[in-house]
Amino acid sequence: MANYLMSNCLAWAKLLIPINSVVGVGIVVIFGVLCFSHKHFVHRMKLEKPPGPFPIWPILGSLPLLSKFPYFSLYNLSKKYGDVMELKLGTTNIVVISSPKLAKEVLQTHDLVFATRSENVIATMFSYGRKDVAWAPYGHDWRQMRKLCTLGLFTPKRLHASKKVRNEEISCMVHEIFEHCKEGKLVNLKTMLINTSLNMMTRLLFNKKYFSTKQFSTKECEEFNDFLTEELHLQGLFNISDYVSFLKPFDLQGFLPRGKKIHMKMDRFFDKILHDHRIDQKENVESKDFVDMLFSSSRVDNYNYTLDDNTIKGIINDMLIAGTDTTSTTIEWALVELVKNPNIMKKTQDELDHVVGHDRIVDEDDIPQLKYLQAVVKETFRLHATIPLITRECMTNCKVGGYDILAKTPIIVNIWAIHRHSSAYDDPWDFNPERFVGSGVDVKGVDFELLPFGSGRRGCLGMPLGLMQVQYQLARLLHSFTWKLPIGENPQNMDMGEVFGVTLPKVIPLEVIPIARLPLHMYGPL
Ligand code: HEM
Repeated sequence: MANYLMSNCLAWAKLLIPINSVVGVGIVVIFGVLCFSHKHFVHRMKLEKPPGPFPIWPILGSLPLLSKFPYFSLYNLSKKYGDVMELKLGTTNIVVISSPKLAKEVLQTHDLVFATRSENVIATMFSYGRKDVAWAPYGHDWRQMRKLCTLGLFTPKRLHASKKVRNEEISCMVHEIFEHCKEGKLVNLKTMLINTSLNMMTRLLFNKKYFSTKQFSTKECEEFNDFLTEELHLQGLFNISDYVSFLKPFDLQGFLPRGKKIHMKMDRFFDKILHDHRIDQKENVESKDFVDMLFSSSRVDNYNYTLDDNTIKGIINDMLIAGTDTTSTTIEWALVELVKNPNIMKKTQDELDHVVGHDRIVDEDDIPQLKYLQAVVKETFRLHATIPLITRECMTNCKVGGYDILAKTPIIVNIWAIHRHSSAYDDPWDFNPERFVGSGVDVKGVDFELLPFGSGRRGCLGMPLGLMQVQYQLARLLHSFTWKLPIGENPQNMDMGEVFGVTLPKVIPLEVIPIARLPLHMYGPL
């Protein structure tokens, strides 16, 4: 039909051009557009699109169906429409995946097709126009950056070299907690865990420590903490401009001025780090930090790819954002569950006592023997998915679950829903580490019922470090202390509310009383 119309169109053009070329060309263009739209319409009609709610609201589509906990709203919608569904959010059609089987199709079978991410106004600003790793479009530059980051931070050799830093920072935290413990004081674990993660990362990235576990040591630290917190908050907010494209220039929620203010501060902070590294170029390879390594790569052009300052700043920002809140949030949730389930805490500590004993502190090399601790960490990742929604974009037309997904469609893999899917878990709302004891299911992206780090070529870049940090910090905290709520507080009544952002932290930070378990000389000071 479309071909027939097109040939007619050409015939008409031949007739019209001699009469009046301007009018003729106009008619041909209109006819051409009609033919194209017709062809496009017929093509779309033939497609088998995933089911989903009818978008009843003008402009907003199905946006009003999402609550302030979008992972939960999408989970409920998937019960009605299925494990692959399409929603019109604003003017954008998005596809949502909610089962292990379909996650495997997207992240493994079609790994390459879904290896890019959609643009997002705030992330684009903080990533210097998607010049970083996490938001870069799939392609050569993104591959080179991933390679550089892996070589600089995450190879087994690099991880081994940075073990001392992790050890020192955790020992500082344990010592600080012990000070509270001697006075019988409550500990706000969230602040301590975040500051410990930040110190570890800043030492690895640019060899500088900013925080004590108690307070900010300088005005610079305070500012650093403020802009990181605000960036995390802004990146997690729901921005209507990302879904209704024609509203973008109006920035209805006023996020842009807020973002710009923070981004300027952050940029000044990063400029200073780059400046300090430029004037202090280290000769000795051993003493080089990650920023030194990025500088060397920017000069040598080792990878047929050159790094400019904005790319280096974007990468540092990624590592700070992706590598700190993720680990501290997960450890906090693990402790919340263990305080609620003292028998599970005791079983984890019994294993630690058996493998490590009380005459030495835990070492990272002990982790492979601590099978029950690993099960506790897996169950925490399952029930409290650190990043509940993974966002990608389809690069070419493809089929998922038998349905057609068009190129450029944003896709959300609802990890939170997958971790509760009936095909994989009985009693999914219970915290039960036993389900992973001897199960062989791992978090590394090959078992699609447990995907805390995502999967495939776009999966979490920092997984080796993130996983080690969560397991090791938890092991140290449980080996060193037993954790209890203040007298009179019932663990079963603990508030379990979450805040949706980039990660899913507890609304009310955990405050607990530590009780020492080891001989006193094992608590430092360093
Ligand atoms: C508990 C710890 C962590 C969790 C649960 C976590 C989880 C995730 C998830 C779910 C993704 C998206 C994956 C996908 O699209 O399939 C991701 C991406 C990423 N993560 Fe992590 N992460 C953690 C720690 C870290 C650490 C320590 C770093 C670095 C220091 C890091 C750096 C990144 C980066 C750079 C990306 C983007 C990768 C890309 O787009 O190519 N993460 N992470």
